[in-house]
Amino acid sequence: MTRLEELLTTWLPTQRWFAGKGVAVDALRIEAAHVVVPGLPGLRILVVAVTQDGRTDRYQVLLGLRSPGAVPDELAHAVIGVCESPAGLDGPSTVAAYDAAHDTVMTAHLLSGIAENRDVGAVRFRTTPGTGVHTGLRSLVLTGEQSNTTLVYGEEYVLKTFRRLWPGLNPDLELTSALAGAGSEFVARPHGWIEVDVADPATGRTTPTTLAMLQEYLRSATDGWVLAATSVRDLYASPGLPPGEAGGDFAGEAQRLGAATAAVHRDLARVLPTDVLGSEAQSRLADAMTARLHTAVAEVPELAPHAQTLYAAFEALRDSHADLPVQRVHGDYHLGQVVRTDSGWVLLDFEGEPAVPVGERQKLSSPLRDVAGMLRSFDYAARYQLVGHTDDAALVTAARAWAQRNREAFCEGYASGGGVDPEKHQVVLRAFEYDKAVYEVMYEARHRPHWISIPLDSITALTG
Ligand SMILES: Nc1ncnc2c1ncn2[C@@H]1O[C@H](COP(=O)(O)OP(=O)(O)O)[C@@H](O)[C@H]1O
Ligand SMILES: O=P(O)(O)O[C@H]1O[C@H](CO)[C@@H](O[C@H]2O[C@H](CO)[C@@H](O)[C@H](O)[C@H]2O)[C@H](O)[C@H]1O
Repeated sequence: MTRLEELLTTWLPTQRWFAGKGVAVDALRIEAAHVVVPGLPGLRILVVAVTQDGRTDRYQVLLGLRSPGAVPDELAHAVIGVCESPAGLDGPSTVAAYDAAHDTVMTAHLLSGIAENRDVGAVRFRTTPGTGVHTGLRSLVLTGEQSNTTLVYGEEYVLKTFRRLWPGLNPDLELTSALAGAGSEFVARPHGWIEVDVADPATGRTTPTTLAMLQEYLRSATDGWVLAATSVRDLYASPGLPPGEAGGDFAGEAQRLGAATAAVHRDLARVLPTDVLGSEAQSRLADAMTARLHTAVAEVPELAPHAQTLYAAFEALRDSHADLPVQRVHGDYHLGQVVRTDSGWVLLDFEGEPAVPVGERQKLSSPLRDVAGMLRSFDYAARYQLVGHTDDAALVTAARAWAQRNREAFCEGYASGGGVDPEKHQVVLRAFEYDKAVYEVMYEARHRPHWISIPLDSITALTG
């Protein structure tokens, strides 16, 4: 009879949020199966350890269990398979296992657990102090290019369930709570979280680990990426016009986004630790960028012709002795992480790079790293509609002009909003932009190979 582990070995690599795509799964172990709803239909929160190519990553699976033949049609698409019943379950010898994120009956328990500050076995559901949580709302899974899985409850809350688990407090919860506590108008209010203790292989200790975060749902939100892409499309449809004169100019929004980013950085620096990077620490930063480039060149040989210029930019950072002010930052900043609401820009997803251990992501960094991330995103927005049309000189010129105009507007907004003037820190900014582009090359190679030309073409343009 099929075991659940076998089903998961086939199913996990097909999920958008699975980080180890394209690499064979050597072993899969269910480290913990927390019973949230006993019986059938039932809900387990699984912590699954997946070993690939010598390294082990952990994932969260919200596992629904129903009697085979009792799976409603609307859940058919979420079925993982039929397997032997897990230990401790009274009833049939086999069960249908499915992704419970899609089961509104099961997800209702997650919301009510948070509202009632419940402890269910080892799983702790918590309401953010000072807020209340309404229950009885139906959830819907957001579809999109996500690293995690987000549920929207009614029009009130989003519950972000973290898929790749790293032991520790998730920076998304940590920073969003800190900013909300500081009175920032640029984040969605946190309402609660779910956590469980997970053993940390690095320290041998168990650590409270965030499984999910509940936040205010921003009804009027439009994704920054969608807005920017619409502006680019308008420009492409207006041959010969400069971006400022084509309909849908984005520069005003880019300027306001720069100002919002500076305000968030200011608040983070006010309520969380800050420091200044001395030359040794700066040298380690350059080492880390160089090491990442090394890995990327081995994985994507098309990077090799540009490697010398990229290495030189990281060396320039090492030699700059800039006494870099550092603080907590967003860490994976791009247009898909910001939404425009009717009252202005709101920043989301302070998780940092999901593939990096939490301890690393909590390290202080230069706010210019976020600035570089957003500048790279303007470049992406300008280029992605060119994929397959890079021989159209007029479109390529328009793309460049759009990215340049919005880059300048964002930097101007950032500086006038109280941040440093990014244009006055070229060496540092360039190193961060190159480092992000290198990261993107690896990200696209692993997740969206049809888009790898976007960061590769930018690197070609940036390095001349
Ligand atoms: N509080 C919110 N209100 C409205 N939409 C949201 C909210 N949080 C997230 N979203 C939507 O969900 C998308 C993915 O959320 P995000 O936190 O970036 O997840 P991931 O880490 O998986 O990328 C966002 O781009 C946004 O469109
Ligand atoms: O939002 P996530 O935390 O999942 O971030 C990851 O995925 C992003 C893509 O969805 C990726 O961003 C890259 O593509 C964006 C367009 O889709 C572009 O705006 C960004 O500039 C580019 O980096 C991000 O790097 C990755 O960590």
